[in-house]
Amino acid sequence: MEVLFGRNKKEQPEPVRAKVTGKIPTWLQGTLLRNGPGMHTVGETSYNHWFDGLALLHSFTIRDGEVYYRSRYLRSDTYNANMEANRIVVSEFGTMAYPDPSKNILSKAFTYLSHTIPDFTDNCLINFMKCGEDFYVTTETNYIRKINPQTLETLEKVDYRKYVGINLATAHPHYDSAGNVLNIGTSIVDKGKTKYVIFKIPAAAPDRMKRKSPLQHTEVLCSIPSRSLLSPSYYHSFGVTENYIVFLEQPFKLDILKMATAYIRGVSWASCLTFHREDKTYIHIVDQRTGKPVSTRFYTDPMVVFHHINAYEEDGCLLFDVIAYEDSSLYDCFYLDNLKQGFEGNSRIVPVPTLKRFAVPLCMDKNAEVGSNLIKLASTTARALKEKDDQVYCQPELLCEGLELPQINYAHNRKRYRYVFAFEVQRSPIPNKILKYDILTKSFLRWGEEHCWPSEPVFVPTPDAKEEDDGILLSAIVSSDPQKLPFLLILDAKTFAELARAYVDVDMHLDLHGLFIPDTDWDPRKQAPSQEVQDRASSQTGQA
Ligand SMILES: CC1=C(/C=C/C(C)=C/C=C/C(C)=C/C=O)C(C)(C)CCC1
Ligand SMILES: [Fe+2]
Repeated sequence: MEVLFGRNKKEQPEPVRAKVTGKIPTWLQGTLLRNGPGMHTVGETSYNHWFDGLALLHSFTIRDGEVYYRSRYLRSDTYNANMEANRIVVSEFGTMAYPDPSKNILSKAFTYLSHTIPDFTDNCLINFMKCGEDFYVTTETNYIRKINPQTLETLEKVDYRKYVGINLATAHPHYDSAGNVLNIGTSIVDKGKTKYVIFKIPAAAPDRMKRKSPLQHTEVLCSIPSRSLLSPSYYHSFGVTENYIVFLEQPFKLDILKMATAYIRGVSWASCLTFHREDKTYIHIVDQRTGKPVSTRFYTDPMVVFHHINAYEEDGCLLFDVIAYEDSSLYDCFYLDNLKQGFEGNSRIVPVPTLKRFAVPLCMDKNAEVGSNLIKLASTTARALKEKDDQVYCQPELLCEGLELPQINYAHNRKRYRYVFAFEVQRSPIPNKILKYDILTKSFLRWGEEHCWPSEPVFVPTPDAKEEDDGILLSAIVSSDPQKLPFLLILDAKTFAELARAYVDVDMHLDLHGLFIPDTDWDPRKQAPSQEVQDRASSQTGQA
């Protein structure tokens, strides 16, 4: 547990050349960026939850069969304030922190008043976002941080609120074929009009010559009022099809009143999240062409979804695949005390993730009888049952169980697709495996090795890809055996044959999400690493 989750990781800002075994395909040239928590203790203070840890970015640059690794802590305002104070002074998901612990209750109450609309953290530890030519790291607050994807250095802090009225946003934006970013956020402070806001950031600012950021051209596509003004739903991702957006208003909710008093009560933001098992999950479908939500009220049973996998349209229906849980207990598993217990053999029951396919009709047959199934597709057993008052109850098809951190060939996002690449979730706390799930044949391919803890597998297509799985998978593997170095694993995505490993003698952390940037996407002036850097890296490997 200490090695994997607890101990602070050492950053490696200078590139290190990896020891490659096997053969890296020559077409594979680019950089895999990954993000996740790397530090859970500052001075004498420790975070409570794994999602609280300070963001540690790492990258694998693959060039001409060689791999160069680096890692750097995000120099967020949060990181800098913590380092300066030598203790945790900024609140995170599972840890409430106080800038001045010597304050008495009255002055705490006073500070609380100025925290009613709290200034959230900019510790962007979850994912990356490409926005025009720029790269950002993301979390779920109103802040993103621009980074240099080559050196992993921290650049400007960006407050979404300057461009769109939101206090929270997902760390999982989508991209359309033109590279425009689509995302969704929650507005909780607009005079009690709590709403979800779907917004678009253009790939390039129209007035690019003036060197303006595309963020300045952010447009609101649609706003959906929250069903409850004081408790909007929590969500971690959403789905997009060619013409629509899928947003689940799930019964896992943020209690705004609890949030407003959390600081004075000394409890974390996480404690303001509640799963309401008596509630339903509402399915919102927004037409991107008109910016209007589809008027039919679709709903399903209570569930908690963190990751949408894909969504697409087929014969007048919209299908979407998600990884669903029966409740919100997944987030409890990630308290560091619980992770520790898991490793001492007292494993709490790990909730089962289930891949569910939902189908909703895009045109309602007004004459359909109450009780009839509106889905006539041969490809799915998912049903949408018409009820009175224009409501439709959606019953999903259960595809499989036991996978998380799903990835697809993103060229098939919004389209009919067949393969899910993911991380296998087992009930016992032994290292998990990487999976390929074939939705058509319902079969699996697996990769796993003793003591090896894989990260989310990222798919990179071959340049001349014809089939959906023509490509490779990249996964950073951390070892719980101190004798074994961490490595980048390169698998053939079609067969799961191992093509290569790139071992690095560094203190690698377990992470969350990543992004592969092919060299063809770089501005040639920013190509990395330079010959000089490569020389420096090789002399370092020589010393190691
Ligand atoms: C700081 C903060 C939040 C942070 C949430 C985080 C950091 C969630 C991470 C989720 C992950 C990593 C899920 C993986 O499946 C909230 C609750 C939005 C509310 C306000 C303040
Ligand atoms: Fe995620």
